[in-house]
Amino acid sequence: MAYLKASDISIDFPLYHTENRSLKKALLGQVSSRFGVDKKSRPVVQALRDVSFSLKTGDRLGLVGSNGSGKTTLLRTLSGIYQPTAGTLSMEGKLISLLDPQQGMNMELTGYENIRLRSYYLGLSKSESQMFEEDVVGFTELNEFLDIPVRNYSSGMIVRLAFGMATAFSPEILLMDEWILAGDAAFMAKAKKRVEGMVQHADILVLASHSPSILAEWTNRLIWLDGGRIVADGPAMEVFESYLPSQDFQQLLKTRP
Ligand SMILES: Nc1ncnc2c1ncn2[C@@H]1O[C@H](COP(=O)(O)OP(=O)(O)OP(=O)(O)O)[C@@H](O)[C@H]1O
Repeated sequence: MAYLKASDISIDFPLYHTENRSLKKALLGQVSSRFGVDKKSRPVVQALRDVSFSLKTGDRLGLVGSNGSGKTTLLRTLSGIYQPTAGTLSMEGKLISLLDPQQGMNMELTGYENIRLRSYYLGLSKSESQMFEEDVVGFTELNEFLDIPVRNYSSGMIVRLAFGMATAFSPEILLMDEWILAGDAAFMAKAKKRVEGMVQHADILVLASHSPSILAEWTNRLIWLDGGRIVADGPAMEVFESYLPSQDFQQLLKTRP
């Protein structure tokens, strides 16, 4: 059974080049400032503050909030890229993160070479590698483009390949940032089917996005972040009702499948 538990997570980013006393004073003197100081009195941005939640098998969590509210920082913390400044994170289950389309991809190699390289890193047997390649090739529909270096791909084509490789094996915990939305409509329909397949296998999804319609479709729970803190956590439509301007919420209700 997969689970993920964040307890009072805080993340501070050190601010370099703020030795200038008046700048430091200006940053720290603002009301409701995100700026603070660490234990050694060095200026920091307080990217996340006391974030706590737990997820269990079947939970599809969306992260909403304005620019700079902490969504990407939270995803990166859950994926292990950032170490919390305070608090603890515990989880059980194989985790895959789709946070950066070029993550783990060699831009100088062709699509096929990248697929084979990934098989190698995953430690797959010969028959598993073959199945992996067939699955990714079929999913991406990149056809002859798989024979040319990835640096010649469009951003949507890179998304197809990255998403195809990362989701060929069902992870138990899947973390996604909204770059996945760079795909075209036909790709989105396929990607959604693939994610739904994974979630149906009782996995955990965490998705950060600015798109209410995508979140309403893909998630069943929302966390609303503001200034690095959780301001609401609950069923997706309930949180949307408080988060969205009422006109946008009414529109979302109308367009829901
Ligand atoms: N590497 C970093 N160094 C310093 N500060 C950072 C770093 N990454 C993020 N921050 C700060 O942390 C805060 C949260 O940023 P984050 O990127 O997590 O927000 P977000 O909700 O994903 O925003 P957006 O919707 O614009 O993508 C911001 O104030 C940002 O300036």
